[in-house]
Amino acid sequence: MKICLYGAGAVGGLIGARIAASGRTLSVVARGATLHALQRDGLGLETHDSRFFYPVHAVADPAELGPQDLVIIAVKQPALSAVAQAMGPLIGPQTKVMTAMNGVPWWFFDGLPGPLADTRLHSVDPFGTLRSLIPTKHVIGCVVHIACAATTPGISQHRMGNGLVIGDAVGPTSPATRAVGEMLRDAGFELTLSDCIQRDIWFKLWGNMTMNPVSALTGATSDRILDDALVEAFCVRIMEEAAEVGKRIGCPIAQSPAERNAVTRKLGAMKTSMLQDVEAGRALEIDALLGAVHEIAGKAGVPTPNIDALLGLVRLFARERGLG
Ligand SMILES: NC(=O)C1=CN([C@@H]2O[C@H](COP(=O)(O)OP(=O)(O)OC[C@H]3O[C@@H](n4cnc5c(N)ncnc54)[C@H](OP(=O)(O)O)[C@@H]3O)[C@@H](O)[C@H]2O)C=CC1
Ligand SMILES: CC(C)(CO)C(=O)C(=O)O
Repeated sequence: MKICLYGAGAVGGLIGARIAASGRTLSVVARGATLHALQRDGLGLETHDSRFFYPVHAVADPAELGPQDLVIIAVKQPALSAVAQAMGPLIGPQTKVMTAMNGVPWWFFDGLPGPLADTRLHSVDPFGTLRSLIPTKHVIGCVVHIACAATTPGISQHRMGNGLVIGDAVGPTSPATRAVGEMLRDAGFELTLSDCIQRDIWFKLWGNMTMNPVSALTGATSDRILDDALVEAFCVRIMEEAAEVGKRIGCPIAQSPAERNAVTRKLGAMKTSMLQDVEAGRALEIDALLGAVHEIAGKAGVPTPNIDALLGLVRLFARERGLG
C-alpha cells in the first residue's frame, strides 16, 4: 500500500509514526521546520516515558510522489483548502483520501440519507472547491478519539486514547477501506469500522464543539471548564441543541450531556487542540466545529441560541486576535 501523510502535526505525526513503526514505507508532505526535522531525524513519537524516531520519505512537493493508495490528511480545517489545491498529483482513480480531522467535513451530507441528503455546506466549503478537488467517492472519514500535541516540529506527543473510527463517506464499507482498517490495526490503533461515519463524527463533535471553543475563550483546561457550574450548564444547553439537530438529520446521540461530561472529566486537565492553537497563534477550526452546526441547524429548522452565542463569541475572539 503506497501511503502518504499530509499534515505531520499532533494527530498526523502519531498516525504516521505508528505506521512507519509497523514496518511500512511512509511518504510525508511537509513544509518549513517540520520538513527539515523529518528529513533530518524522521517522525518523532513521544509518550510519557519514551521517544522514538522513524524514518520517512519527506518532501515539499506532492508531485515528487505521484498517485497513492492512501492519502491521510491531518491538518487543521483552515489549512484544508491549500492542501486540497496542492494534493492533485497524489490522487489517482483508486486513491483513498482519509480525513483524520475534527468537526463537520465538506462531504458530510453526500452519504447521509435523510432530510438534508446531498446538502452542501457553505460554512466548510464556500465555493465547492474541496468537493471538486477531492471527490467524495475517494473519501474515508476518520474520527480520532486520541489526545496529542505537537510542540516541537516533527514530534508528536501522545497524551491519551488510542481509538480511531473509519468509514466510507458514501456507501457501505468498501474492501479498500477494510484494508486501510487492517493496516491501522497492525499499526496498533483500536480500530472500529463504521457503516455510517457521519454519526461517529457527530458523536465526537458533540463533546468538541463545547470544550474546544470554551477552552479557547477562557484558556481553561477541560476539568476547570466542567468545575464551573455556570459554564458547565452553558455547555449542556449547547449539547441539548446539537442533540436535537442530530436527531433531525439522522445522527441521534444515545448519551446524555451529563454522561458525556463525566467521560470528559475522567480525562483530567486536558488542553484541547483549539486552546493549543490559540497559544501557538494558529487559525482556529471554528467553521468545522461550530459554523457548520449553526448552518445545519438553520436548514433543519432547530433554534440554537446557545450554539449561536458561542459561535459569535469565538468568531469575534479569533478576529480580534488575527486567528480567524
Ligand atoms: N491534537 C489533538 O489532540 C486532536 C486533534 N484532532 C483534530 O485533528 C486535526 C489535526 O489536528 P492536529 O494534529 O492537532 O494539528 P497540528 O496543528 O498539530 O498539525 C497540523 C499539521 O499540518 C501541517 N500543515 C498545515 N498546512 C500544511 C500544508 N499546506 N502543507 C504541509 N503541511 C501542512 C502543519 O504544518 P506547519 O507546522 O508547517 O503549519 C502541522 O504539522 C484537526 O482537525 C484537529 O481538530 C482530533 C483529535 C485530537
Ligand atoms: C483531545 C480532544 C478530544 C479534546 O476535545 C480533541 O479532540 C481536541 O483537543 O481537539
